[in-house]
Amino acid sequence: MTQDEVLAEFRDAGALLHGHFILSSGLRSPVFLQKMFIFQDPVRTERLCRALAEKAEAAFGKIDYVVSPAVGGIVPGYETARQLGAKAVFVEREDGKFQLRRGFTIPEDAKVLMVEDIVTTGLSSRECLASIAEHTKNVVGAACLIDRSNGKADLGVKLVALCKLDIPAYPADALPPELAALPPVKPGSRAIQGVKG
Ligand SMILES: O=P(O)(O)OC[C@H]1O[C@H](OP(=O)(O)OP(=O)(O)O)[C@H](O)[C@@H]1O
Ligand SMILES: O=C(O)c1cc(=O)[nH]c(=O)[nH]1
Ligand SMILES: [Mg+2]
Repeated sequence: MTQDEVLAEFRDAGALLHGHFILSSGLRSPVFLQKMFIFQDPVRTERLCRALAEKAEAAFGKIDYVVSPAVGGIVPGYETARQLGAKAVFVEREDGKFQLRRGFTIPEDAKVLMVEDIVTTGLSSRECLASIAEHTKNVVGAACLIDRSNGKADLGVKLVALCKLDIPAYPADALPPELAALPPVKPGSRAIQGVKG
């Protein structure tokens, strides 16, 4: 799948939004990829995750377990795992920290891939990887549908992205005037101090 084909899936799903968005990292951006508009369509999700699974397997070899950060990572983690013939588990926040809950375990000898939906600063991915590291050292790498940092985010492991984009993101006190003129909205689930979600 080419970068243009991936972007066309987001465009066709109405998932490529323009406005003033408060991102999970607290940064502000004029563009937001509403991945849930992708994930509400199982056929579209399957197409994207099949391509991601192929790319991840080519980079990392056989994968036994996929671990994803809730909420956004759950659906692509599951579908990518299905394509890989792997198991899918997820970490979710408890007191703000990602934890493996619900009795999920990761076998010691399992080769683990971390699957994220979107990478912006890599913060959620790094937090997810830190949580996985409490259970296993056997992480082969990471994969995501879209890397908005265009390869700049450092996860500490190799990241395979189905599509790399260079989308601007600004600190709240350094907004360009056209962005500052729009009312900000915060679509994600991470709690940000001083911001109503
Ligand atoms: O690379 P980062 O700067 O961490 O940004 C990307 C993260 O932001 C979104 O999650 P969010 O915390 O908004 O919650 P969600 O998964 O529930 O949508 C997205 O799902 C990634 O996990
Ligand atoms: O950085 C984020 O929070 C983020 C960006 C984006 O485009 N989509 C998303 O779901 N989260
Ligand atoms: Mg997320």
